[in-house]
Amino acid sequence: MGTVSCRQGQHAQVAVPHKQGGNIQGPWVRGWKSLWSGVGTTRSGLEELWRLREPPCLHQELREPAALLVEKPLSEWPVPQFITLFLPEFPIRPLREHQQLKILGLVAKGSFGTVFKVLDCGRKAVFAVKVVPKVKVLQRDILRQCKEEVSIQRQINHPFVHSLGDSWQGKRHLFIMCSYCSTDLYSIWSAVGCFAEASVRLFAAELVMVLCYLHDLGIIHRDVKMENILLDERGHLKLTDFGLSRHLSQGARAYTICGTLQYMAPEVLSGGPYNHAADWWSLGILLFSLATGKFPVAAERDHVAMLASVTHCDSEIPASLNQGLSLLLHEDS
Ligand SMILES: Nc1ncnc2c1ncn2[C@@H]1O[C@H](COP(=O)(O)OP(=O)(O)OP(=O)(O)O)[C@@H](O)[C@H]1O
Repeated sequence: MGTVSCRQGQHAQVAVPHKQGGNIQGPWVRGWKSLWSGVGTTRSGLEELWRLREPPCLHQELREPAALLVEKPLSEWPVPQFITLFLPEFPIRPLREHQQLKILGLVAKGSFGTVFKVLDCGRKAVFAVKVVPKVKVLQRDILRQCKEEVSIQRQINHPFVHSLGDSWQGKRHLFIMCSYCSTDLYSIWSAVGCFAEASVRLFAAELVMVLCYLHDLGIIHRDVKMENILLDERGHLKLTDFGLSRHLSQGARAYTICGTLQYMAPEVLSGGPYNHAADWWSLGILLFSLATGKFPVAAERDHVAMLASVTHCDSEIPASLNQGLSLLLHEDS
């Protein structure tokens, strides 16, 4: 059996103020402060910036002055191992003035990194940057996974996949930059309860296309869930977070138990062997939840299996999803 690298379902992680407003306290704040002490902002300055006594909501804009997302330049030679380990996926990028990134707010704290909304002052455009402490990567033995995340995202070019903008390393952190999306499927689902059938069909069609595309490239995502599906300004889906993804060639099997518990296929939970079909199971869970407003209980697993098999039909878009597709094409024309 492979190693256990399992992410808890975020719905159960009430201690992490993931996408909710409210108090930012306790261990989360300590983590947040230590991250910032590493990126060159003093704790007291940060406390002042964020007014921790009146905690801000997530996705909330920072009040002026905005902090800069910069680390000390890396100029040593020979290059220490703490840097070479992360090459070439995370190059050393001296930040020129026009490239400076201003932090506009905190988006979310994931299990590996903290995501910030930033303004690229040079390009005058807003992006999301995931900041991952190098020490955490090494302590948790996820170096290979981190590099794979970036190389997979660099390889992908699909309208419904969140592609990589840039990646680089500072002295103590790795940075992964993407375009910024203001909301994700989980936030909307939490607010509306469940979606109308036509919307579920449309979302299903978009996700089927994405999974077929990834699987044709030999990539298994392994963490398909609402939190990892962002929405662009036109309401189209963008699959993100390739942190658990890996290349799996035709006929190969994986054994690592990983993903998010509620979405894990039975064969993943039991330690494998499993293949790309595990992503279809997660999609089945996701569609069930979007349509019903709740996660399936054990007795409803047949429905999930049915949804998974309807969506999974050898890279062809199932007829039942055609309505969603035509809606999509009509909207785009
Ligand atoms: N480009 C973006 N725009 C807006 N929000 C984003 C963006 N990228 C990530 N997020 C938000 O940040 C959250 C955490 O990001 P991500 O999943 O990449 O981090 P992680 O450390 O791998 O966490 P997780 O525990 O969710 O797997 C996402 O669930 C999403 O809500």
